[in-house]
Amino acid sequence: MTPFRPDSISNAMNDASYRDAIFSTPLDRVASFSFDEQVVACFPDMIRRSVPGYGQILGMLGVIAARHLRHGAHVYDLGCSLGAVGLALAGRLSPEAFTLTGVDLSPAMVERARTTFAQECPHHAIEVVEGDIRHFNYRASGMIVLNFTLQFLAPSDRDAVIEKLYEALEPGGVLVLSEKIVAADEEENAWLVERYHDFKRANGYSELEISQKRTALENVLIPDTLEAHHARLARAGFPRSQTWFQYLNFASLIAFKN
Ligand SMILES: C[S@@+](CC[C@H](N)C(=O)[O-])C[C@H]1O[C@@H](n2cnc3c(N)ncnc32)[C@H](O)[C@@H]1O
Ligand SMILES: O=C(O)C(=O)C[C@]1(C(=O)O)C=C[C@@H](O)C=C1
Repeated sequence: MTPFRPDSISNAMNDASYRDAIFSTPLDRVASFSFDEQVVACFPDMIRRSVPGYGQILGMLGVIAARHLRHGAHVYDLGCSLGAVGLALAGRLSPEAFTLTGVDLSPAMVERARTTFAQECPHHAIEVVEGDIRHFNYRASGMIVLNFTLQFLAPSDRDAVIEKLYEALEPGGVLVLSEKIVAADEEENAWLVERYHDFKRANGYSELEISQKRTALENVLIPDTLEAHHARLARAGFPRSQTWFQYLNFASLIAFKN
């Protein structure tokens, strides 16, 4: 089995990735952020430098799957982008241990994810489907992962999606939800956002890049509080959920179905 090296999981993709310089020059009008060809080309670099703990979360997803997934069960990776979650699971679990469907709305992401899986883990039963997770027909599954995806849905669509996922999970199944979050307390939130911007500076982003990206994400990425996430999971039927990871204003939750 591969040694546990959380930060190296998406190396296969990073090798083929350009450095993110999308917001490095002044733009007359900052368009809303979208997962287009330009973002796809630099996505592994962008997400690693923009999401605190991204590599750690991916590494732990394999460990969580090894512990919670019934042998041979199905897994969904919703908003799979370039397939990092599938790669993380394939790095820890044998091809017999699970099947996986990645779903993403962006054709450019789907195309590259398919190529990556074919090259990196040809023996694992992993498919990538272009589709909208709000209207997808889910089959029974043992684990569902939303790694920084729910935050991009309109808040009014979020309850219905989580309810559908609760229904799709088998008894004993788990849902893992990673999200950018907002703190209800204004001062606490301000500190988290300021340190998050420091984190981006430390990762080589300029003031211009930070501010233009912030504008591009306005009304596109709408974060909830941790309390709102746990309340939504409870409303959908999950008897128990807990926050298992937090690094600044980024967190990951796990919800258990009895
Ligand atoms: C931040 S990225 C996810 C990163 C990825 N899960 C990972 O761990 O590397 C969000 C993804 O969600 C996808 N997405 C957004 N809305 C969607 C929807 N309604 N249905 C399917 N995919 C969606 C975007 O195309 C994008 O690829
Ligand atoms: O750059 C930011 O401010 C982010 O919120 C990071 C974030 C995310 O959380 O999904 C935003 C867009 C890209 O998908 C990559 C990372």
